[in-house]
Amino acid sequence: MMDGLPELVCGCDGGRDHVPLKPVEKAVEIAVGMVQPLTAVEDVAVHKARGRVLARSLRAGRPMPLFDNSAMDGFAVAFSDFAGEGPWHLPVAGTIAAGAAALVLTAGTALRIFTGAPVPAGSDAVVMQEKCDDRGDTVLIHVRPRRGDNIRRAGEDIASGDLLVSAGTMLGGRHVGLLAGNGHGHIPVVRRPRIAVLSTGDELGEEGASIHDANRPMLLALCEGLGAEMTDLGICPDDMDRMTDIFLTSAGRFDLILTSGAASVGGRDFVRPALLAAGGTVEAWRVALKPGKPVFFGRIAGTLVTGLPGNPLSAYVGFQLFVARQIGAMLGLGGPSARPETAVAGVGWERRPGRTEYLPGQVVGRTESGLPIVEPLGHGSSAALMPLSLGDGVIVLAADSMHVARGDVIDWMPFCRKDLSWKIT
Ligand SMILES: Nc1nc2c(c(=O)[nH]1)N[C@H]1C(S)=C(S)[C@@H](COP(=O)(O)OP(=O)(O)OC[C@H]3O[C@@H](n4cnc5c(N)ncnc54)[C@H](O)[C@@H]3O)O[C@H]1N2
Ligand code: MOO
Repeated sequence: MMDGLPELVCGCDGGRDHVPLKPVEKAVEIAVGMVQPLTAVEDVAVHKARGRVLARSLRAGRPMPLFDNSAMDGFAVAFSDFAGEGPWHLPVAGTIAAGAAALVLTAGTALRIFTGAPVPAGSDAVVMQEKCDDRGDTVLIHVRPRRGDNIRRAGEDIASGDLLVSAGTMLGGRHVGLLAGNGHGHIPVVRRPRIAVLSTGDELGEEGASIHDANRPMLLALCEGLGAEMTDLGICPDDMDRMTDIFLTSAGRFDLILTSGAASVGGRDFVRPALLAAGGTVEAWRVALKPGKPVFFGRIAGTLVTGLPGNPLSAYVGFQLFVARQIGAMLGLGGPSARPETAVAGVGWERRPGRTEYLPGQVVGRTESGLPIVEPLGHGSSAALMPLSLGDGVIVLAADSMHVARGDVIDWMPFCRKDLSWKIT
């Protein structure tokens, strides 16, 4: 409770005697606006670059293909040898394999050629093997080729100097292939965000404690999934001095410190007070979000501090809405946030308006037009991760909505489930 503050009325369930809850969009704006994009660059081997953000635009050092080459296994021929009526019978003067030096085609002959091999000077078409009778020393060709058949011309995909990948691209395997294929062995990427994670609470522990620590492993895993370099600061007991010391010794060492728990209004909710005592600032606290209301955004000596609530589902939603976007902003990834997809409610229910709600849900069927029909899972506890774990995604409800009717079109953020194809690019 913040003594001395006048009663503020904000139309949400922030309660009496309290700072009003910020709308989710405003809170995202504040959280992301506090981020300074990382400027340090490091070189990595191209095969290690998936998930990293390219720091400088990279151009083609050479054309692709580098030389005229065959698109098929077959015979390199000269169009001028196909006068009159076919079939045409030509002696085979040799073989060119991929990686071999380019040969010269003598008029009136053919050269056996394999896919990717350099097209010999004097040849202007490759006839694919299936259209020939290969007789060893000679070849019988039934159909007159057209000039240029089955020849991949030098530079037809990429000219020397063409832009390959722009700065600021989060690299996928497809970019890695393109860059490696063009001879980029090492590439400049934005350094990884350095993030420290800690949990708070006397009740937490690994073995023998009354509550297993769910949030710290979950947040470490989520941040690592976005390419951050993680430091595990362990569990801080409910002790304001210990928490203040942690802020004092960690300030400036990380881009972001992520705490969970002790963010709300109880007597033991000491994380914000400790941050202030250590010389930090709190830019915003409490959001019209369910779950995740007590989240706060602060800073100390150039290190951002995002305080997530202790309830595990609240911590998860806070990570997705705020922390993932802060990490994106550190990496220089601009652009709009992920838009929810559309689904249809399979059941109806009443709700209390005031906070934007993120509710684990499952797909129970499809409408005739193919939209997923979804139903909420669990009983709305922000302490329970089971519905999230079982769910197919998260239902998103606007702060002012009072009920959902069966058949209503609703916002839906689907998770990636079993089918991984096309999900990792
Ligand atoms: N009087 C009020 N009480 C509460 C309010 C409020 O506005 N007024 N807000 C509620 C909301 S909403 C939330 S969310 C919780 C969050 O509070 P805290 O961030 O202070 O979290 P704690 O009290 O430390 O913990 C809450 C709950 O979560 C468990 N927990 C904490 N850390 C972990 C962890 N790492 N792994 C697993 N579980 C964890 C903890 O044991 C508690 O059960 O406050 C409401 N109260
Ligand atoms: O907002 Mo709390 O995060 O409802 O549980």
